[in-house]
Amino acid sequence: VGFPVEVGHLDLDHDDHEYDLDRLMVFGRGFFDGSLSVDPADLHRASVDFGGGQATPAKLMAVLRPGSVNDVVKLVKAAYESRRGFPVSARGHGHSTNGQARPYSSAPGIVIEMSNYNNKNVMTTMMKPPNVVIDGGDHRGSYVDVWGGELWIEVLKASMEHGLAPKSWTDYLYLSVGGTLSNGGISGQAFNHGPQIANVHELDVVTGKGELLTCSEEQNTDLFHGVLGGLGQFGIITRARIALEPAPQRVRWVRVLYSNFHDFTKDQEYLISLHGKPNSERFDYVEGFVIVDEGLINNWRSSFFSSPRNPIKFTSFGVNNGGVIYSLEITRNYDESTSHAVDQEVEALLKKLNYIPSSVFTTDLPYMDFLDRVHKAELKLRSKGLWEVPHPWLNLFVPKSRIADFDIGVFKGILGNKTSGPILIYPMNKNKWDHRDSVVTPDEEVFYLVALLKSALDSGDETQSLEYLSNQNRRILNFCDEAGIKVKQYLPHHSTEEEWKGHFGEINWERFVKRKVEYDPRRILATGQRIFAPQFDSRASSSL
Ligand SMILES: Cc1cc2nc3c(=O)[nH]c(=O)nc-3n(C[C@H](O)[C@H](O)[C@H](O)COP(=O)(O)OP(=O)(O)OC[C@H]3O[C@@H](n4cnc5c(N)ncnc54)[C@H](O)[C@@H]3O)c2cc1C
Repeated sequence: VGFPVEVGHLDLDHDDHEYDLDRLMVFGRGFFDGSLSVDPADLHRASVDFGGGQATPAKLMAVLRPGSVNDVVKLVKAAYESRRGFPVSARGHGHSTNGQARPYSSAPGIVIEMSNYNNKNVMTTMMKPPNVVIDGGDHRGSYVDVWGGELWIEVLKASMEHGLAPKSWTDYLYLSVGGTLSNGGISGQAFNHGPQIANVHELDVVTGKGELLTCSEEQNTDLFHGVLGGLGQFGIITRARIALEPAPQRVRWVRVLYSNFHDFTKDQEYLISLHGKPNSERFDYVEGFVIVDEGLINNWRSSFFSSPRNPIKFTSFGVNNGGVIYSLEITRNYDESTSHAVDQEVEALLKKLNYIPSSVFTTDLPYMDFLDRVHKAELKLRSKGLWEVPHPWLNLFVPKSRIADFDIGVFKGILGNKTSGPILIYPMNKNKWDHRDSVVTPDEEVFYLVALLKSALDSGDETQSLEYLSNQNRRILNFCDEAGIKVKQYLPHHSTEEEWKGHFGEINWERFVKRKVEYDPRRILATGQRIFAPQFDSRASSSL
């Protein structure tokens, strides 16, 4: 075949894919430490995601399972330097819901499968386990160095062996570090510790030019902040250094209910205003759920009420059928040395809240079990065939000043007493988000995450169908638009340049484009986000 020895000379001719593939395969076999697969089963797996809504298969040439950081460098460099170019998408655990981790281009692309979770036997040297460093010697304390495709559950397990744990979480741990850091990574700890992207000391990143750069607050600072929340646009994260704290042993988990939205949000806002106080004077985690549908009071996103034999009824809290209730979920972490004081401290904080008095539910469990709570629900749903269904999710950041309008218009309006999955709602403090990062949040000091975590079912009930639920999402976005509620999508999904510009706002968009030109000038990375068409694409946009 006469394949080139220099990676940069690998050139693909998209008019003759077979030839391209041959060259890649030969090239790959001799060149990559890992493996390059064209097995249809691998291509299929790499082109679908948790959203499950993609109608057409992705145009894929191959899937690379890297055996080393160098493999990532070599492939991106090949794509960058080849005459025609081809798109490359890092795929973490494929838990996006709109095809973000697969290439979107007129030219066939390659997916780099960063997580080895499903392929432990295939992976080789790159998969160094998370390396925990206890008290790194500078002001940053303990940290863990992890491969970008590592799942958070593995990061937790490795850290816990040393009595340590990351500070900021997502509710679900079977997500990759690179995947959540490309978005933000939020859960009930974000009000206090900020999102996961605020708890990273350093990254190794392979840019769209195939350069491997270390970046942090001290070096390559613009790249560091660009990649955090950067939707995979500026580079592939191959290593992240994540801050650790001493791991608590146990969690006191409390849930209280509200029928009044104002009381509910007032209490949530009060609780997040306690950020930075000593542990004894605040909760460690603050989240909430909206329950518009009685059946969902035992929702899968929170394994809290696990007894189906003892269902909890709306009516027992004075809420009539058709009403909406709100559930505040809070936790206190503790260990042996602080256990004696937990009851009293939790009681003192609860006294300041205005929930329905008879609605206090308390449970107590090990820290690991609390953090891994959604996985239990996943296993249950899987056993009923309800996990691998389409998920038309909508995640919004809603400014605090308009959350009551959102309640009236959406929870009590558009949803019409019927939902098809849990609805999360919790506030966060903007000052815990670094404005230099790429992620965008509303222009208010406090904003809410509202997550409508829908599952579409083929049950014959039209209101559960993918089409109906996707349409409902559009109605919600239109409602916000018409009501002037300036929401930002979290895990954003937009299809046109105009929409993306609107998402970022003028100044942030300019910065985002500038970073793209600098770090991925041929626009080969993460094309599935549909922000920039690759340079070689017939749809190529003119924004760069
Ligand atoms: C059940 C479930 C629960 C969730 N809970 C939460 C939650 O509580 N909080 C929260 O914040 N989010 C949550 N999410 C959303 C989740 O954080 C994002 O979808 C995240 O992107 C998923 O990670 P992943 O590894 O599957 O990423 P993928 O879907 O594989 O990739 C996402 C994007 O990141 C890019 N990417 C992947 N790896 C890298 C890398 N190493 N370097 C650069 N770019 C990369 C991809 O190209 C793609 O554009 C949840 C999702 C699911 C399905």
